[in-house]
Amino acid sequence: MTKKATVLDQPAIRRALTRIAHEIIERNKGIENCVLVGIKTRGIYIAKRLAERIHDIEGEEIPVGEIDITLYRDDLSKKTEDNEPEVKGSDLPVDITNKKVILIDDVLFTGRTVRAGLDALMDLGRPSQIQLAVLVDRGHRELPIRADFVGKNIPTSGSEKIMVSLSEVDGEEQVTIHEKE
Ligand SMILES: O=P(O)(O)OC[C@H]1O[C@H](OP(=O)(O)OP(=O)(O)O)[C@H](O)[C@@H]1O
Ligand SMILES: O=c1cc[nH]c(=O)[nH]1
Repeated sequence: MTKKATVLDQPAIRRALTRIAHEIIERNKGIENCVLVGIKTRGIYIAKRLAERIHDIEGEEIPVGEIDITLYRDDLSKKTEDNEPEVKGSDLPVDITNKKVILIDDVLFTGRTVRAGLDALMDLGRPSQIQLAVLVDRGHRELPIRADFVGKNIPTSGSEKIMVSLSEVDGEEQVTIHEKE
């Protein structure tokens, strides 16, 4: 995998997440009845950061949960019905029934991970609403799914890959675009 460019650096990621935190508060007229749910590794850390920002802005705690979705497919160019993303587990701090759930992931690509996340949330309760926040939307949707809050839209070709590095997981902070080989 050859690195082509850095599309977000540490200050840009910080600003994007601060903006999304403000947008979540504005859209929901505060954070009453809102719950953040991060998807597996990096979505969880983004959700935690957003909760911190929201606390700084509103002075109130917002519950943060997580769901773990595994992509069985190991080759994004060879997707079949048999290797759809599957939910491995979840850890939600509150009952999401009648709550506004903001689902959070690092990258939105085909939309299949989010679809699995929506299924998981529906199995766990009956949210009054589900919204979606992503750090990067790289296009190429295969399902009618769109994000309500986007850090940055990065148009990509099918042969490229977006890699999100966060300090909590990767020891560095950047979003890079790579050419798959
Ligand atoms: O819209 P989709 O086509 O479902 O792609 C988006 C998903 O792909 C990435 O996960 P990845 O499979 O790279 O796993 P990782 O984040 O754990 O590395 C990313 O974190 C999203 O969850
Ligand atoms: O480019 C991509 C596609 C899916 N998931 C990622 O993290 N990057």
